[in-house]
Amino acid sequence: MKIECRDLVKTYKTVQAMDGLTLTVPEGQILGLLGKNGQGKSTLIKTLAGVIRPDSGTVILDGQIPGTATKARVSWLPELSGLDLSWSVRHTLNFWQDFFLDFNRSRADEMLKQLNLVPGMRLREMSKGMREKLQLVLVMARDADLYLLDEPMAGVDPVTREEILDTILTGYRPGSTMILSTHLVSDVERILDRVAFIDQGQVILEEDADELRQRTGTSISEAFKRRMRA
Ligand SMILES: Nc1ncnc2c1ncn2[C@@H]1O[C@H](COP(=O)(O)OP(=O)(O)OP(=O)(O)O)[C@@H](O)[C@H]1O
Repeated sequence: MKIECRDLVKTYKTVQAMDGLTLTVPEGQILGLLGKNGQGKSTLIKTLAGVIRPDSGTVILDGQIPGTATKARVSWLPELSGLDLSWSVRHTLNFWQDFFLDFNRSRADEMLKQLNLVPGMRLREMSKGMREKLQLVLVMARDADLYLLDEPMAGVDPVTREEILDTILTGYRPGSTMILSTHLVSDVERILDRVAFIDQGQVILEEDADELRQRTGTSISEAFKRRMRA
């Protein structure tokens, strides 16, 4: 799915979460949406998911504005708080399978194994890292055209982060588009095709990941730090 955002503005009372944000993401790319805390990453992701509307500006997803038709092709999960903690992993997957026609159960089961998640375990017995993993399975196991992962590794240890990244890579459907928002730049940079730096509600840099590394002669993480300090 191709993403075209132009001049997006979103204001919450006095806070301007998006302030003329413009971004184009070609189909079939993994884009890292990189920014410090509070710079508008989640606001952009919710806009693409079609759950909030910008005050002004346009979003076009494969020629359509976000709505019922695009929602069916976009896989997104904000947080697990909407799920019943008394449910087991298996029951949660069953629910997701009933709800989303494109849910690929065999891929979900493979991802569970890869992440060492036990189907009989209840959500309330799970650690934060385990819940992050389950969330990832729910998002990635759909046969969607756009995957939106908002801070998929927040609050998990470095080993679990690596497991999550490997699962993203093996679960990624070639041809689909993915946006992965994070401030943990060094952890994710190996899987990114493109990067967008977001700061104060604007995209201040958008580039192919390898080109950025070549142009700056450094890692994306280092280029990000330099740019944010400047
Ligand atoms: N529902 C809301 N009501 C009021 N202000 C909000 C709301 N949602 C976000 N904001 C504000 O908008 C700004 C951007 O928030 P957003 O969640 O998009 O940032 P973010 O880059 O995703 O941050 P983080 O990495 O901390 O999740 C912040 O200043 C935040 O406080």
